[in-house]
Parts: sequence; C-alpha cells; structure tokens
Amino acid sequence: MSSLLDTTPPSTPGKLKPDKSATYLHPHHRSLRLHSSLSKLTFYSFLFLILFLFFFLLSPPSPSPPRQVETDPLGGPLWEKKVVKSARPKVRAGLTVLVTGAAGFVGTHVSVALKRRGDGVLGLDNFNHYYDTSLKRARQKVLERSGVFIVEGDINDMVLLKKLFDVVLFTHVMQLAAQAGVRYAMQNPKSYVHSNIGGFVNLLEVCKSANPQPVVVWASSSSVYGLNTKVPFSEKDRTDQPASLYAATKKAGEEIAHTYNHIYGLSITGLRFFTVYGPWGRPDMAYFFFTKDILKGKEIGVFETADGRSVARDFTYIDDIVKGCLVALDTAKKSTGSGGKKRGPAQLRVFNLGNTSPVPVSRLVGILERLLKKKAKKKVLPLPRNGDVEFTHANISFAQRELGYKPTTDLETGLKKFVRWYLSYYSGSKKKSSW
Ligand SMILES: O=C(O)[C@H]1O[C@H](OP(=O)(O)OP(=O)(O)OC[C@H]2O[C@@H](n3ccc(=O)[nH]c3=O)[C@H](O)[C@@H]2O)[C@H](O)[C@@H](O)[C@H]1O
Repeated sequence: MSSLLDTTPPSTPGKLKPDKSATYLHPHHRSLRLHSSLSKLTFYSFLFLILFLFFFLLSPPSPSPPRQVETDPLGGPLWEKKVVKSARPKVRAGLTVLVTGAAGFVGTHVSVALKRRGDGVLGLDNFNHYYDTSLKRARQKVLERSGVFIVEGDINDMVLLKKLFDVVLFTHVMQLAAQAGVRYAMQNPKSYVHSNIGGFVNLLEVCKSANPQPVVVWASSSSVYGLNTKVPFSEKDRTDQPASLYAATKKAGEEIAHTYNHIYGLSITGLRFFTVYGPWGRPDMAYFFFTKDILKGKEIGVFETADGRSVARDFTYIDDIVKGCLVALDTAKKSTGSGGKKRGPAQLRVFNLGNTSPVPVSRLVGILERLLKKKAKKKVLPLPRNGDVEFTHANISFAQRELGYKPTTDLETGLKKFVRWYLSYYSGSKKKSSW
C-alpha cells in the first residue's frame, strides 16, 4: 500500500505531499525508504512508458482520407473530388456519362472509348461474383489508367445513385449493369429480377427525378426474339415468346422503358446486343470457355438442334458494339421532363446491334482450333432446354439508317484478336494484354 502511496504523483504540480509517518523515522532509514521509493517510481514510470510505446506502436493509424473513401460508399471530400474529375468532359460539348456495369465487358470498352474522345465518364459497378472478379479488377485498372473512376456500388442502391446525381449533372446514362447469361437464369432466377428489373427501375426513378433529366441508353438483348422464326430478326418482329428468364427480364426492361418515357418524358434508347465477343470478354460465354477448355485438352459440348444442325449465333465483335453505343448516345434527343414532370413527348428507340451474318457454333470451334493450333475434344449434344435458342440473326437496316451503324469485323478477325488477348492475359504478360 505504502509503496503505491509513495509513487502517487503530487496533486499540485511542483509540491510534495507532506508524509506524516516519515517524521518519526531515523535519518538513515528515511534515506533508505526515500531511495526505495525513488527506484519504485523509476520502475513504474519505465513500465508505464514501455506499455505506452507498445500500445502506441500496435494501434492502427488514424484513418487517412483514402481509407475513409474505401469504407464509406458515399465518400468524403476526396471521393467527391475523384467522382467530379472523372465525370468532367475534356472537350467542349463533351458528354457527361454515368456508365453502369463499367467493370463489365461492354462497360469497360465503352468507358474507355468515351474517355478517349474527351467525354466525362464515371463508372459504377458492384463487382459481383457471377464470374471471376479478378478479371473485373484488371479491367478496373485499365479504366483507372484511362482516367475513369469506378464507384463500387449497386444500381439498386437509391441513396448512392441520388448522391452521384447530386455531385454530377449527368447528361447521359449508359446502363450496362445487368445479370447476364442465358443458362444461369435457371440456377439463380432472382438475380435476374433483382438487377435487370429492380435495378433498372431504381435507376430510371433517379433519372426521371433528376433536373435536368439525362438521356438513357441501355443494353437490351437479342434474346428478346426468343422463339421467333422470322429471319433476320427485325425490331418490328414479335418479342413475346422469350425462351429464358434472362430474355424475359430484358423484354420487361423494354416495357419499363416505355413506361418511363411515356409518363416522365425520359429519352430512352434500348440496344439489342447480339452475342458480343472479344478481348476482355466474359468467361461464362461459349467462345471464352471453349478457348480455355481446348487449351486444357478438356471436352467441350457443342449443341445441335433436333434435326441435326449446329446452333448458330450472329456473333458481334466488341468494337462494332462500342461504335453502336457511342452513336446511340450521340444521336439521342434530350429528355423532355425535369424533376419528375413530363413537359412533352420524348424519344423512345430500340435498335438491333448485330453482325448480320450468323455462324454455326461448329464453325466457331473450327476457327478456334486453327487459331489455337489445337484440336478440340468435341462432344455433340442436343440443345438443352435451358433457355438457349437455335439461332439468332440480326436485321440491322434500322440501325444502319438511323445511326449509320455498320459492323466491320467478321468472326475470324474478331476471334484472332480475342485469342491474342487471351494468350497474353493468361500468360501474365500484363503489358501486352493492356489497351
Ligand atoms: O445475344 C444475347 O443477348 C446474349 O448473348 C449471349 O448468349 P448466347 O448467345 O447464348 O452466348 P453463349 O452463351 O456464348 O453461347 C453461344 C452459342 O454457343 C452454344 N453453346 C453454349 C454453351 C455450350 O456449352 N455449348 C454450346 O454449343 C449456345 O447454344 C449458343 O448457340 C450472352 O451470354 C447473353 O448474356 C446475351 O447477351
């Protein structure tokens, strides 16, 4: 007890507490006691200092602004600065575009192309785990190098979307965020409703309330033609027989677009993409995993119809799709409403963006074999009833007339570029695989 008392610091700095018990001690004992007290004081002070240093060194540093940005999706001043910088056009009359799904295949290519010509681009992506997220992160690096910042978030997040529209006056929204893939819809149907319907509605809600309202261009799909047999598929053909839930959600998106255009005066353009392929593509698509499996010597299943024909797709090269997206943004008329109120009729368009030359999947495999210099272990399988359709074929005359859209890359040329990218990307040669 006394030792503790001995080391108690004075209540008034510079003054010692009078110690009554010390008055009756022999001077020798007093000096001994004083000596022992001083060593204890030194010992405890030293211990205190060690403990203080120990905890000081171990404790994490106070959060610096970049860490705050990581942990706060709405971000602080630094986050806002990045958002504004990324979205600012570099040329006069440049567009200010929010690209959703920016870390996706088409999103990355479109964002880079817009940024290159001087438009302002802000990316949004939720980096979901539908396929390898490291590929999405690699695309994000490409975008960062081009000056495009990606906000990590979901189109279902109303608070985040509103915040983005508070910070930036977007003139255009390129809506590419979606749950893709035809066959996966049987495994995870709700994810399609969540993103392609719920997320889309959420985004349109924010767009219609914005003042001024942005133009919206969004990715529909060739799959809306479903069981249609009239070829080539024209925008005027029936789209009420979807063969997959994916197709049904895209078709629903087209009807939802009509509603927002009709009620709120939003200018909306839907683009029906036909089996887009190319460098930095999606690993869930046949051309991509066929390449992987051929190289590994693994068997691939090639689907054929009940009457023994190979299924066919109007494979469309990514650069042609990018051109179509950009020209759709450029030719779109302004929305007529503002702050949720329609002021007049607004533009509503739907275009096929295809290559207009369907290729049987068996031929796709033949081209890959040649490019990879390796024979595929093919297994011909009947087309499963999982959402796939037998063929697609785009009639692009409407897009040609209205947009000047003209695809220029045939499947052989496009696959050559894809294979070159694939080999360099997966060999780890970052230099060659970058843009
Ligand atoms: O245009 C679209 O809107 C869609 O295009 C794409 O769907 P699809 O045209 O079905 O492409 P993809 O899966 O690569 O199959 C290609 C071909 O290989 C056949 N196929 C497929 C798998 C297999 O194991 N074997 C096979 O023969 C298969 O039967 C098919 O004939 C997008 O994924 C989709 O998100 C959507 O954007």
